[in-house]
This record gives sequence, structure tokens and C-alpha cells, in this order.
Amino acid sequence: MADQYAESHEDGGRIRTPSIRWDETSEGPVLLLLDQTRLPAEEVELACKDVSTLVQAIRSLAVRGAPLLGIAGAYGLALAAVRGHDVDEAAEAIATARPTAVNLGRGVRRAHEAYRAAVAGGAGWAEAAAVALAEAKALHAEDAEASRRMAEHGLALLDELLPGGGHRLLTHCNTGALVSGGEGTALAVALAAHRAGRLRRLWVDETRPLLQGARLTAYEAARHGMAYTLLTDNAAGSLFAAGEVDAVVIGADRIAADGSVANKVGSYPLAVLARYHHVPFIVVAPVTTVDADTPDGASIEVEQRAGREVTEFMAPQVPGAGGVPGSRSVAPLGTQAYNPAFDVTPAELVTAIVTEYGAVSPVTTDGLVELCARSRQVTIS
Ligand SMILES: CSC[C@@H](O)[C@@H](O)C(=O)COP(=O)(O)O
Repeated sequence: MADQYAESHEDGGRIRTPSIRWDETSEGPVLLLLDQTRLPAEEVELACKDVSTLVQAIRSLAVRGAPLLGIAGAYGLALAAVRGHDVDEAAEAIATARPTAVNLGRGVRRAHEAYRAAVAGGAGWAEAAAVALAEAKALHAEDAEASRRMAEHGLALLDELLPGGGHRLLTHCNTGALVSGGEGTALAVALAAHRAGRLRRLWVDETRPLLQGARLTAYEAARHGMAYTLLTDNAAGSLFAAGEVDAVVIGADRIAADGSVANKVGSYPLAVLARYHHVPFIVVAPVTTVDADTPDGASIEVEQRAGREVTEFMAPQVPGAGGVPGSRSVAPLGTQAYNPAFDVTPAELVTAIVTEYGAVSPVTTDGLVELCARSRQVTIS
């Protein structure tokens, strides 16, 4: 597909604005987030000078996606510490802003523990705050490295499963540079295939109701000049039936100890379709997304969002489409909507989970033991 973004950019298609960054301004430290609610119309940063702005940004999905939520959580804790706010209160508020992605609470905890350890070691608050910030920066850098390694392992797995090359991959939601310190998870694998000349097509689910696929994944794919096609979520079945999908690659928000995978709602139906059509279903996630303390899929708390996101159509914010952010109702007044943000795919439908350490099968005891052990190894620096 012709790409007006990648062709006109000399930056290799990378998004110009980092998804998250820390800045020291004359008015003090600030956490800058690329506001994902404004994409693809414009790249605008949202400045968080306090925890409540960050919490609102998390709830509204201005900042989103499991790895990035972890990084934002750690920086948020550091922000509270550096600004001399109540750090314990901040930790609670940020960690509970959304319930499903395990990375969020984990990122907060990591910076919080580093802060507390510094205080216990005799550091003053300013010094302890600097320690928390360093921890957030370390997590940010580690996520970039994990992303690079997941892309390598993911591509190797695809090449092994699909020896003919010319991969036609279906993805759901957004799992690219927008949600990571690096190039992301599942989308980073597709990008690696693209760079290796082995991506024939990236099928992009629009991802109702908030259109992370249409607004964000299509934006990233276009900038990279990938061959991509957007489809409505409910068109996926006919695509499988036509034999047009070689593998599904998705991310995860939380992987339970039994290998169940919580990811953006609509992932589970894709797994069922993939199994019926004998197509590999591959989950790509850093070990920070594995939650060894959640025993099974049924124990994962799935975020329920406002019905309004379903009953009101979100006006597309696409350049040239005349799209001013706004909404109009598509259902009779008073209609109730079921709007879970995520669903849970049982391990038996997952062909492989690719982490920065390689691919494992979540239906083998060895695979599960390795995932949980790796996840527990993640410690503060
Ligand atoms: C690498 S991101 C993995 C997941 O976080 C992603 O697939 C997803 O479901 C994000 O949901 P969102 O509600 O947009 O935060």
C-alpha cells in the first residue's frame, strides 16, 4: 500500500514524538506523554506535573498499552517523589487507575520500592526521589531492549512456523512503538518481518470501540511503509475462511500463571478462529507482563469501561476526513452496553508466548515454569 507517511519521512518511519519522556523545565520536572487520543490527526504531548493528571491520562487512554503503562507508572511515582508529594498516596492512585495490565502496578511498585529502600538507607527525600527517577529510567531502557529481543525471537518463530516466507499476519489493538520504550511487542515482530522482506501483508483489526488498530496501528504501519490493510473486527472470520491469514500476532496485558492471556477485547475470538483454521496464534509480551501471582485466567480482573464508548460513535480524527473529535449516539437513548476492555484467551489456544528470552508453549509445564520464573527474576536495580 502506498504510504504517504514513510515516503515523506527520512526518519525511517519512526514516530517523531516519543511516547513518553521526562523533562526538566523552568517550572520543575514534568512527565510528557504523547497523547494517543489525538492520533492520528496530530502528535501532541500532554504534560503531567502531578499525579492526578497522569491518572486521568491513564483512564482516558492518552497513555495506554501494558509496557508503556508500566513505564508511566514508574515515572509517575518518581514525579510525586521529586515534587515532594505524598508518595504512598501517589503509588496507590496510579497503580489502581486501570486494573488489567499488570505492568502498571509493577512499574509503580518498582520505583516505590527503590524510593523506600533509599529512605531506609538514610537518604533524604530529594536523594530518594532521584533514586526513584533513575529506576523509572532503567525500566524505560530495559523495555526498549526487551522489545528489540522480542522482535528477533518473534521473527525467528514465524520463519520456523511458516517456512515459505511471505507472512500474512493479523494483529489486534496497538502494540508498537506507541506502547513501549522501543518498537513494541507484536507490532515489532511484524516490523522485523517487514524489514527482512518477509511481510506480505499486515491485517489490522480496527479494534472497537476505541479504534486502537485503525487510529494507532495503521498510523505506525503507514509511517513504516508496511503493506497493511485495515478491517473491521467482525471481518476477520471471512479473512480466515478465505485462507488469507498465516498467523495471528498480538500483545498481552497480563499473562496468568496457567498461561491464560488477557488482551484487548476481541483477542479471544481471534484465537478461536485461529484454532479452527489451523493458524498459529502467537502472543508477544515482555516477562514484565507475566503475573506469576495470578493463578489463572478467571482470576484476572477485566476492566469494564463506560457503555457510552459503545453507544456513541467516536468521530474519526483522520486528517482530511473533517474529523473534529466528537461523538454522536448510534443507539436509542438509554441503551445499555457491555464494554469489557479485555478478554481472556486460555493457554490451550495459544501456540506460543514470545518474550525477550524466546518462545515458549504455555501448555507445557516447562513453558509455564520458565515464564513464571523469568517474571519473578525482574528486580529493582
Ligand atoms: C504491547 S501492548 C499489549 C496490550 O497492552 C494491548 O494489546 C492492549 O490490549 C492495550 O489495551 P488498551 O486498552 O489500549 O490499553
